[in-house]
Amino acid sequence: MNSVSESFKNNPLHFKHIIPLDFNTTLTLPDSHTWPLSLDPIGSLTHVQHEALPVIDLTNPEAITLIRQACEKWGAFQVTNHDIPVKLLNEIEFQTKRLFALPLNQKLLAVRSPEDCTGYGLPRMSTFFSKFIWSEGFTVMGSPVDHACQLWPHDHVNFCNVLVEYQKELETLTEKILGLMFKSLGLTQEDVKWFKPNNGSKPPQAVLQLNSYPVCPDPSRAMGLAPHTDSSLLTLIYQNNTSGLQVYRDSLGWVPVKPVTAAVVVMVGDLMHIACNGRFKCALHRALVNKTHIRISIAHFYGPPRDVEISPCLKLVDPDHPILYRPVTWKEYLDAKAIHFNNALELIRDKNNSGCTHLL
Ligand SMILES: C=C1C[C@]23C[C@H]1CC[C@H]2[C@@]12CCC[C@@](C)(C(=O)O1)[C@H]2[C@@H]3C(=O)O
Ligand SMILES: O=C(O)CCC(=O)C(=O)O
Ligand SMILES: [Fe+2]
Repeated sequence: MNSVSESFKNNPLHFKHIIPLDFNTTLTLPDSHTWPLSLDPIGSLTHVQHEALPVIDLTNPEAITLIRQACEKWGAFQVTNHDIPVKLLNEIEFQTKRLFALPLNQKLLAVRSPEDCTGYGLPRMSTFFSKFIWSEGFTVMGSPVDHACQLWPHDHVNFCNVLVEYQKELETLTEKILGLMFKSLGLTQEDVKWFKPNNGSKPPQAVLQLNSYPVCPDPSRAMGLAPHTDSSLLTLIYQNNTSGLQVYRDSLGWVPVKPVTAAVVVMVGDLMHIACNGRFKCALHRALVNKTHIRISIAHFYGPPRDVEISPCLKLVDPDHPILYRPVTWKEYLDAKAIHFNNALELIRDKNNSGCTHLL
């Protein structure tokens, strides 16, 4: 069993946090889905923003430097010229829309079971909030074929082929970008021995999450996906041409991630933040919804192989940068996230460096 399945098995969810509302027949925002505005003001600064998430052309000779700057400042960026065929991006968008356009009772044929991580349902974070989010998801690990057969007993082949091809391409792109990130910090293969693209005996673990944000009768009081960081090393997101994704910056507030045709959004995950001893931020992000357009996104979460401990790279530890985190496996981290959600990272803090050493 891999780390993600094992963690989900140990932390089962209640059905009410798995089965979404029938969005198609809900014409007014129910109280159960109404978020208090005062708790979470919607991007009050967004109209005066002068800074946007960097868009980096991977063929630019300066790409490595730009990636480092983006990771230090934002913990996220967009990439273009990434070599994923545009045809494949269009196909995955088409298949995602096709899936979520099915009637709810048909989507429920592939519903996630409480201890399982794959299939149809609400994102896992739903359990942490008293209000429900306005989105639905379909999670895939390894082969999509079992759940696809439940949805389309006689017509699942195209869906599966597109997803499998997408998983393969995204894994390659993630490894390329991770390689550039390590290089940008002056790290060699020797410094990050656990990261062995292609020739590793233990395979990396990846999860594909198709997200749909249906049109919403009252978008200013609904939440598509609540603020969170991802537990992965790196997440790559492809979004359709509909805004909604936002990244948080301390000095700026919520900054929209403008859809750029055929670009892929890169989010530094918690494990990468740990591996580089905090040099790269892990981006806090959320998704909002709108009244007129369905928004879809496809998120590819890439994590280390099973049982591999991620710890801050010693080359990035010095008197000015004391060690911030203790070693952790993806399984351990997902377990912590399943219980403590956005506080999980704080729990991995190295106890000898609680930030109070100057008082001792
Ligand atoms: C590999 C992953 C990453 C998961 C758990 C598991 C499968 C689904 C992912 C998400 C997707 C939606 C946001 C998030 C916060 C959630 O609730 O479910 C993610 C979570 C994480 O990054 O922790
Ligand atoms: O919909 C999006 O753009 C964001 C998706 C996301 O953050 C996630 O699935 O973790
Ligand atoms: Fe995310």
